[in-house]
Amino acid sequence: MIIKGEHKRTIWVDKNNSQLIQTFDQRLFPHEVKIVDITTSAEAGVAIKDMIVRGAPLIGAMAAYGIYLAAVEYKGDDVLAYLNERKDYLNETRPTAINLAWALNEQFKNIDGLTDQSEMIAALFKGANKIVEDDVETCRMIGEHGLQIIEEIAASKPGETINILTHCNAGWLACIDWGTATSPIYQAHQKGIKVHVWVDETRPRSQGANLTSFELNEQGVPHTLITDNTGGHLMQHHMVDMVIVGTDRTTRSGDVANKIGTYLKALAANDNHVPFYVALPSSTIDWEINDGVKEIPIEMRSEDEVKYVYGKGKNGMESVLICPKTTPAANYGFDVTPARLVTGLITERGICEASEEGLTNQFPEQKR
Ligand SMILES: CSC[C@@H](O)[C@@H](O)C(=O)COP(=O)(O)O
Repeated sequence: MIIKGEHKRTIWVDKNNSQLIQTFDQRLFPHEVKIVDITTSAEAGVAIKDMIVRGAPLIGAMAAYGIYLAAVEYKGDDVLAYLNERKDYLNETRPTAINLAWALNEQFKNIDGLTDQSEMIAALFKGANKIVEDDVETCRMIGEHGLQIIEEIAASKPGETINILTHCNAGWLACIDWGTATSPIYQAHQKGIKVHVWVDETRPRSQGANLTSFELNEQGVPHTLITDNTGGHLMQHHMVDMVIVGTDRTTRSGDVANKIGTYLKALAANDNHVPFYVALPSSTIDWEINDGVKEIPIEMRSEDEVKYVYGKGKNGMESVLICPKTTPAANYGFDVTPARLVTGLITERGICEASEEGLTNQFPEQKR
């Protein structure tokens, strides 16, 4: 996708140094485009934990490079023990997005049976690059399938603009390129279909305001930023044709964990008969669990993210306190939308019902 006229991805290997991984500091968008160097597994972990990178697929890619860098940095004689320790460390950086554990497991499959450290390094490097390349193609395919839904809506109201609401950032900044929820939107826009996006600001970290608005702006897609509580009102007034969001973990039964506030959007969509779609790569499906509300771990983050608003002031990036300093705050990072509220799941293989039957028909290799 585009930043300042140039095609970019969110993570890449330096052309002259295969041990230098680079990414953007997403905490600074849209005010500053700053590149961050990642050269150790610890730096990869900090990048995920501190949300320099965020979004389920990108977190997975960073973890994949993190375990590769762990193999590079190790100087002792039990590299596998060290990799297992770094795997646990990386796995604990953020609990909800399953792509993190998925990417690390993929990487361990790549070194299965290897004992030589240099062979492991080569296999992990290749494996991380593959995760990145596959994600680009997966997101492109999600866009192709999701485009059909937008085209159907466009056919039902010829010449009119299609209004799409999204929550958080499930755009290319959350992935490697294209995004999940935004990929159908970008493909529709490129095809000349008139789309307009309602962008939920997404308190407390403002991923909608900071990142989705930034992306759509760079891409030239018409959009309007709204507060998180506006969606229900817009839906009641027929100002939303569809909702598309991403997900951090989707259960075998089709329950969907996504950024806090997604569930309320799904309830409002259901009440107003607005289709509610979730776009995801298959790496986001947790085939081991069924009941999302009971079984998906929900990240709790710092109270300060709720109590302070972070943005660009006269003196650069600053935080402003918006409540009494002693007021306690609770900061749940994600919520779970039950499958019954999801109109359909858009994956790289097509559109399916949010149910075990729907998912296992699309991914027959996962049938029990
Ligand atoms: C394609 S990304 C899907 C999700 O990761 C996205 O919607 C989201 O909730 C991101 O949360 P974040 O806390 O910014 O990592």
